[in-house]
Amino acid sequence: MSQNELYPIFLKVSQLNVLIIGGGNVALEKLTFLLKSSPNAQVLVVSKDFDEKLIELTEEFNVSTVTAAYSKSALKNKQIVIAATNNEQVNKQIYLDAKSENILINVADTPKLCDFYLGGIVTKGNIKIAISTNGKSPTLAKRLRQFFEEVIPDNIDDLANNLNAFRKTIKGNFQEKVDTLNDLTKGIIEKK
Ligand SMILES: C[C@@]1(CC(=O)O)C2=NC(=C\c3[nH]c(c(CCC(=O)O)c3CC(=O)O)Cc3[nH]c(c(CC(=O)O)c3CCC(=O)O)/C=C3\N/C(=C\2)[C@@H](CCC(=O)O)[C@]3(C)CC(=O)O)/[C@H]1CCC(=O)O
Ligand SMILES: NC(=O)c1ccc[n+]([C@@H]2O[C@H](COP(=O)([O-])OP(=O)(O)OC[C@H]3O[C@@H](n4cnc5c(N)ncnc54)[C@H](O)[C@@H]3O)[C@@H](O)[C@H]2O)c1
Repeated sequence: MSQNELYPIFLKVSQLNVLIIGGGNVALEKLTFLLKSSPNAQVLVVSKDFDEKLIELTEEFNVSTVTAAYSKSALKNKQIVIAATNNEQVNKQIYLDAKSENILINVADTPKLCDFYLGGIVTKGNIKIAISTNGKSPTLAKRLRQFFEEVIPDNIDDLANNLNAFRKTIKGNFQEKVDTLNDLTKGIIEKK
């Protein structure tokens, strides 16, 4: 069985500069899911023109837009770039420019031109689960996301908050705290 070797990290996109190039369907999908997970993400969208729904989204969130064709200067001060134009040559150029500047790049829907993939994301309060199929099937990533959204109870966040509060009340050194917390929560994974 081949293994997914991607390493997931949870980025504070409210304190990073994200650039999306393109203002069509694909840009809309990527921006929708980025903002669903991270409503305070700092995003700039540069495109020759914009889908009406994308404009609505930018007005609702902290997203700026610039109407322009892509040029390398758009990469200035950006840490993460998503290329979503309908021009393969332009997407390839964005990829090469981003690599030359050491900026993380995702050419939407084009695995071979991605440093990272966007995933299916489930958020329940403080709890977040990110799902990747290693690029094998975005449809499956979506279905798994919907499945976990359904089966994970909304009040899982209460458990996280209660454990956080309880941790502060436990006396002892680090190892004693770890032991107490593990003891308390072992029922979660014990088979009945
Ligand atoms: C998870 C999600 C996140 C997001 O977009 O934020 C996401 N794609 C989503 C939906 C989706 N995208 C597409 C369909 C149509 C059905 C289909 O073709 O399967 C559907 C399903 C639908 O819309 O129903 C088209 C598509 N996408 C990619 C390819 C190329 C290829 O597969 O080779 C093609 C074919 C293009 C073509 O035909 O040319 C590639 C990628 N899409 C990824 C992410 C990365 C892999 C994630 C992973 O590891 O699983 C990766 C590799 C790169 C990237 O873009 O980051 C989001 C679901 C969000 C949610 O619902 O929660
Ligand atoms: N729509 C889909 O569901 C889908 C699925 C799989 C793959 N794709 C592919 O993904 C790409 C994007 O698709 P889409 O549906 O978003 O296209 P689209 O036509 O809706 O949007 C393309 C956007 O790119 C912008 N653009 C074009 N050239 C530009 C440039 N030089 N600088 C800045 N912006 C530029 C356009 O102004 C437009 O806003 C296409 O290559 C398409 O074949 C689309």
